[in-house]
Amino acid sequence: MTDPLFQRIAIIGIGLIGSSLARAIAEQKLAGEIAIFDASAEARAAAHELTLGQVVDSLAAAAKDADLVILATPIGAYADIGPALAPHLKKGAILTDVGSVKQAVIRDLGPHVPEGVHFIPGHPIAGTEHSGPRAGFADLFKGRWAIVTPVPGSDPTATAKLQALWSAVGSMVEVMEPAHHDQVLAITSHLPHLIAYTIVDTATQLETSTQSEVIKFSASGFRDFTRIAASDPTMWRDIFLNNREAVLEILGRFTEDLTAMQRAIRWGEGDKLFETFTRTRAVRRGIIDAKQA
Ligand SMILES: NC(=O)c1ccc[n+]([C@@H]2O[C@H](COP(=O)([O-])OP(=O)(O)OC[C@H]3O[C@@H](n4cnc5c(N)ncnc54)[C@H](O)[C@@H]3O)[C@@H](O)[C@H]2O)c1
Ligand SMILES: O=C(O)C(=O)C[C@]1(C(=O)O)C=C[C@@H](O)C=C1
Repeated sequence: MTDPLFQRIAIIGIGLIGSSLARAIAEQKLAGEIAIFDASAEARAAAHELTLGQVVDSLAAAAKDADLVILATPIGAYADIGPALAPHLKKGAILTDVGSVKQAVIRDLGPHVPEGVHFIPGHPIAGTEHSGPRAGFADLFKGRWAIVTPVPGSDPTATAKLQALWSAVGSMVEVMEPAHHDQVLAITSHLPHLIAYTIVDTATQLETSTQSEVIKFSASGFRDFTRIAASDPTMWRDIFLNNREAVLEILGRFTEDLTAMQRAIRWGEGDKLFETFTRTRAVRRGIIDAKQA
């Protein structure tokens, strides 16, 4: 039997992403042991019941002897976790995370990372609107991208080992600059969530009679938005607070384009509407073709 990729992996935060990773790591036999810590006693109890790994009751106990530590909490928690975790990291260990924003993570965690620990942030582009340890599943990362954002001085061997972990759980891996990651995700993930949260909120603020009809007659267009707008409020508050510049930049562009559409409708510019919708239809077909290729 070959040795697992890591002897001991510690997962901090055993929600949707942490528990999916625990399941995938166990399924692919990538760790000798998996240690789990979560700040919530309820999540710890669920992780224990689901036999996701060895559940411990402190950050220190999880990090002890771990050769890979994965942060999978909302990114707003990192500022507290960094200094509390740092003294317990083993020399030579890799510290990574799955947070949806990368520059802020590097800002918050970087200064606490001790000499001799390899800090290599990451982000799986895979998820659902559900949260918590019971929502996770081992196949979540299959066929999805995982982005790895090494920092200056990151050890290439450690980076390759982290890439190997993501590949082993079924992901396609891309190495990216943290600033570029934040710009790309602002348009592909953060802005769509902001639009979904806003449209659902607008609908729920309509008069009571219209509101019930929104629910009753909601066709798939609105329903798709409600799925996205059901995503975890803590996680998404933290994303918008921590990717402020990139989101505001793309929101400015989007607002201009929306105003142009408003104008086209007002002035009956059918050609403009038709041309725009034709271009966007091609984008959707391109995404589907890329998936099937
Ligand atoms: N949900 C998604 O679609 C998705 C996709 C990719 C990346 N992410 C990122 O993954 C991270 C986790 O998201 P999730 O969807 O798994 O969230 P989740 O709410 O399902 O789980 C987060 C867990 O972290 C725990 N936690 C919070 N503060 C903690 C602390 N200080 N110490 C230890 N545990 C703590 C919570 O109790 C919870 O169990 C976030 O940073 C998010 O940006 C989420
Ligand atoms: O599929 C979903 O429900 C998601 O929202 C997943 C999604 C995304 O926007 O694509 C959400 C946040 C992430 O950081 C990565 C993936």
